[in-house]
Amino acid sequence: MNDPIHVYSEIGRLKTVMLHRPGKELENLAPDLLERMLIDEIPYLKIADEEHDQFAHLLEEHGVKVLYLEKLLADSLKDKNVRTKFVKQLLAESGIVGEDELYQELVEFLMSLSPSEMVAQIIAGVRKDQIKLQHLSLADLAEDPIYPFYLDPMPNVYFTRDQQAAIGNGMTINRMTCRARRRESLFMETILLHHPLYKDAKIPIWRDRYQHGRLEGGDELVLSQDVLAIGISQRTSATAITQLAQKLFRDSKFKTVLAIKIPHNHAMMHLDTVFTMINYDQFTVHPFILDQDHNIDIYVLKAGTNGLTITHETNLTQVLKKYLHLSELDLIPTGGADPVAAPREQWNDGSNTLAIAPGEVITYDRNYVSNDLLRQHGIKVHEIRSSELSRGRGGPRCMSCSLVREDL
Ligand SMILES: NC(=O)NCCC[C@H](N)C(=O)O
Repeated sequence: MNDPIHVYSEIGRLKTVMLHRPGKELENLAPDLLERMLIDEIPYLKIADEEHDQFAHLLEEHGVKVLYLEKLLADSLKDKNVRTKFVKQLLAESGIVGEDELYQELVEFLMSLSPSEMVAQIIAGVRKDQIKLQHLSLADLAEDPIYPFYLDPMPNVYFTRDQQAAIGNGMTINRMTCRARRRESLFMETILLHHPLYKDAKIPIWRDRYQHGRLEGGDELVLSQDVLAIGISQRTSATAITQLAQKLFRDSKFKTVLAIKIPHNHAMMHLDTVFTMINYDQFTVHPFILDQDHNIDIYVLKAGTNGLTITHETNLTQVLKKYLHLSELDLIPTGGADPVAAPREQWNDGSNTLAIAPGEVITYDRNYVSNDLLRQHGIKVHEIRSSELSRGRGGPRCMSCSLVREDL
């Protein structure tokens, strides 16, 4: 198990995780930007960082090696040629193309910084008043003169679950759905190509960020060494799931993909906002994703002789029992299925647990109804403070990218 990427379950003891400690990008938010930036409120950075540090320390206390995305990226950008190429691609993906004065000044400004300052600056965004131009462009003069940024902030980077995902010994580097997040996956692509820990490790890329079809890590759940669950959601398309399944069935030992269709809305943007695995036979589930008869659309993908076979199923309990070979199953409803507590706690990521070992999870303290229920079901629950982090609409699983887990 010396692979730098090794994830064959959602619940095997977590050994290595990648986080991002929120930075100035959270202070570069203004009310007018929030909807486009996919953030519902402006977190108070000082407290968000205290909460995030508590999360990281808790992980470390439980033997998890915590790597920071920003450090891995800065260490990947030590070579000046790599840095130049990265900056140019980032500018192109930010819509700044051509060789005009703005482009030149931004390249010069970013290249004048150390790699770690540059990474922090790019995530924070570059404000117009940081760049002095001799001549304002037509866009600056006429289009949106009061818009404050040349490079938009990236306030969602702390949800490191989504830009990429580890599956087995490989990764998906995701083509993300919304413009506000699309540049984020360039970071992991750069890390895998240039970081000393990863560049020679021949890590399979199951799907890269240039393929057609949208995929985000919050929808990618590794249920066992040969079964994945993937949300068909606001953020992940059926096309991407099909391509990923084909690739995995061809080149890995994964044999089954359970494509679970969830509602398309901001509160439930990914499968892990409504469903997480917490033990061999225990899961959290937001009761509102099931219909009156407790059904949900599940498409079971398997390799067939002439391509994929697709079977439609609707009973979540039966499907999980069948494909995970379980005799019993415990679906624990978020907020105890109470008509008010369930949606309130799901909104604050009460369904979004991070398993650090079978039956042992990290959750937000504010979801006390769900946390009490988890304990009643025998789960060991570690709570972290959550006043500010939760304002970004993601919980402990969303805020962590599992890179290595012990096998079950
Ligand atoms: N896996 C997750 O559910 N991640 C949460 C992402 C929240 C972020 N504000 C977003 O809308 O993308």
